[in-house]
Amino acid sequence: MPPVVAAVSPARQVAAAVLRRVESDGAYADRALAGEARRAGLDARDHAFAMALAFGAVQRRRTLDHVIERLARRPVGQLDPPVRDALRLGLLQLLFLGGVAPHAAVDQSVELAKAAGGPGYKLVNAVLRRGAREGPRILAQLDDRSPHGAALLHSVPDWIAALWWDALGAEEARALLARVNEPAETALRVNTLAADPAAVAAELGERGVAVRPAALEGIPLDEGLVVDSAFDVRSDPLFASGALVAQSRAAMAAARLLAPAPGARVLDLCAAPGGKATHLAALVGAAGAAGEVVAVERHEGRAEALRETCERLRAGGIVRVETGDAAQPRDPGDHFDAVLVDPPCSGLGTLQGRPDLRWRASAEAIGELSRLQGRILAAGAAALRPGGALLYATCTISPRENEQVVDAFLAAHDGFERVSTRQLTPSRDDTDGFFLALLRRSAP
Ligand SMILES: C[S@@+](CC[C@H](N)C(=O)[O-])C[C@H]1O[C@@H](n2cnc3c(N)ncnc32)[C@H](O)[C@@H]1O
Repeated sequence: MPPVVAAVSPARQVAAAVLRRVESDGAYADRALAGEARRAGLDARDHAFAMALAFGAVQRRRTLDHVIERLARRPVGQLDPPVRDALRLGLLQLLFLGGVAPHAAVDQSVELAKAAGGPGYKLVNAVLRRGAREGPRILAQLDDRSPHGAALLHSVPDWIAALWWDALGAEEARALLARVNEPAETALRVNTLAADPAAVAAELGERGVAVRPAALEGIPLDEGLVVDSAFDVRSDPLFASGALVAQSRAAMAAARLLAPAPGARVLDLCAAPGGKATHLAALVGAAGAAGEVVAVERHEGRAEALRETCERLRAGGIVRVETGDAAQPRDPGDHFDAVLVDPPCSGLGTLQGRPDLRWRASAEAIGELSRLQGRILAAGAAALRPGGALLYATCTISPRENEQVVDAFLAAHDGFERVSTRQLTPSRDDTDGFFLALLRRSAP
């Protein structure tokens, strides 16, 4: 972690520490932010600013580095990491974050570079002063009419822009690319096993947190809330008491589309960290009904964390966690009323909230993921009783992992029909980019 500098605001110090951990140690940005913000004791407002800085600098890295290289006239790879990070943070504030005075963006970045020692702060000072004047013109020269230009302007690898161009067409792909650098909506699910949505909304409102009921066209989200003010859910007492879960509206839509009845038996394949398993538990256990969710997770550590989450959310008596491979066939005599298949995926629908993911994901991984997804879908379908519903969900916008997996499954399996298919996107729906395909087993 960089040294603490009295002259630099706490939010900027946290952002610099997060950036260092992500860029130099390979940390996940969301986890690094949670740790650094807790250590610094940031309030909700500073937390939101630190997040905008750290996530923005990671997300917009490609565009920021393009501007840095034009102004510094040298490759970013030749800069010392603290100088590089101070430049990225400074230019982000100057060019992309509204509400930051240019002199503050420059001075605070210079102080961060000074604290790292050496003469690098002089370069930071010179580049940022020029950046304030010339940066907007450099950005205006970028042209997003081709996938490559859009990838540079919106700071994603070329392959992601090309994938979305093919999948969605140029206009929608551009809108989506512009959107993935905006902060994600904050949405909450009230855990109805422990609390009443109206009472939680009223309590938050009394504390000055601006919340409104969540909605998604055609899908009821009665337990959902959208937060319109700075709010750090993980440090809220309602989170600790199990009344609240941080969950996007898209993720809430999965359990709501599957819509198991109170008392139903549900199989959840690929279940950790358990957002959907605990939502399903709230639906099958509504009003004290004796429902059950069998939640299968391959990784022991994640399965253990899922068990703890279920306890915190008072779903321990409803969810039975199994550690195992969801792609393996299950006991042929054990049939479920509903099945959720939420397999590992490229995650490209969650780039807003997982800033480093675009730099970790790879086009090469998609073929292997789609094969695994197909196998897990087939295993889930085999466990469904006739008349039962199956929801195939991913948090990606990637036809080979979505439509093509479902099409191939239906082509190879008689006795299943497609009820609905929906691709949510951040640009169209203001929530994560989930793919949700609802199938029904029409015959044994
Ligand atoms: C998309 S996440 C699931 C999210 C979860 N359903 C939720 O709502 O919180 C995929 C999960 O599948 C697990 N996983 C990966 N391969 C698996 C397999 N073959 N069998 C079971 N779980 C697997 C991963 O460890 C990860 O926890």
